[in-house]
Amino acid sequence: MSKIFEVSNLKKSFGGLTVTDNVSIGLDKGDRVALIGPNGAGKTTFVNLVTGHLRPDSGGVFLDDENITSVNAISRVRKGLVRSFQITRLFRDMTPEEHIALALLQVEGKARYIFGNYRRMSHIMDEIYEILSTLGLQTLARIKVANLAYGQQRLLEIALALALRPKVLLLDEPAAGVPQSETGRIEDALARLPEDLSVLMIEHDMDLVFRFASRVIVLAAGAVIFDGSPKDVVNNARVRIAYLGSYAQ
Ligand SMILES: Nc1ncnc2c1ncn2[C@@H]1O[C@H](COP(=O)(O)OP(=O)(O)OP(=O)(O)O)[C@@H](O)[C@H]1O
Repeated sequence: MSKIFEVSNLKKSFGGLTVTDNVSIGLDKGDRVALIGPNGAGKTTFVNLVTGHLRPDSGGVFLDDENITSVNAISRVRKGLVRSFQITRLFRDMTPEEHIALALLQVEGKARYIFGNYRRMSHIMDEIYEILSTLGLQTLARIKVANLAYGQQRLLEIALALALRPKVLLLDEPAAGVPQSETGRIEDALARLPEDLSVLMIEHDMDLVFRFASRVIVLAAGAVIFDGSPKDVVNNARVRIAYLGSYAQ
């Protein structure tokens, strides 16, 4: 079976510095993969190449067998390659229900119905509450974002990404900045993501990585130095040297 998502021999240099060094990875439907690496390993650059915010020097990005290397960032989202939103894009005076409604209506080309009318559209209401329940936000549906805890706002970012009906979801550090007391909620929510959705998560919190991912890819100095099971990653000598340090002991 072909991969739902694949990057092949991706290369990117800034001046003389190679930041993405011949990276090839693939995801099957339903895969739960974590991308890790030390600071400066090239994770952000890799994500920008994948989302279409940066052009590679060479190599390709493929979604569901289509070569999308030259496709712009917005069209990649429409095709199903979606990155979780950033909190800075949330509207503080709007509720989670309104955020998801707006995203769903936009996907359907019906954004003009946002001003209250969407509540009469049963398929939209059903999908809003299905998505909010997945993220454990259903009881907060009508509370303004300004009154949500930080971790709840981060969950809303993921909910918004789901509203764009992704095939492949890129999660950029979903637990970053979230207090320890709230990370359990993030973990529970990630465990409830749709089974057939493929997820690539970039994350520094190794506990979350090991609980979430069935596969771990390690990037160091722009190159993939490991692609395998979480069990094997801690025993891999190159990874220990490049990244894990004391965690592996
Ligand atoms: N636009 C740019 N021009 C020049 N160098 C860049 C540019 N973007 C990134 N770099 C360099 O590329 C390297 C990788 O950066 P990148 O931000 O992709 O790493 P990262 O793994 O995301 O790091 P971190 O986890 O610290 O955010 C760094 O040395 C960085 O200074």
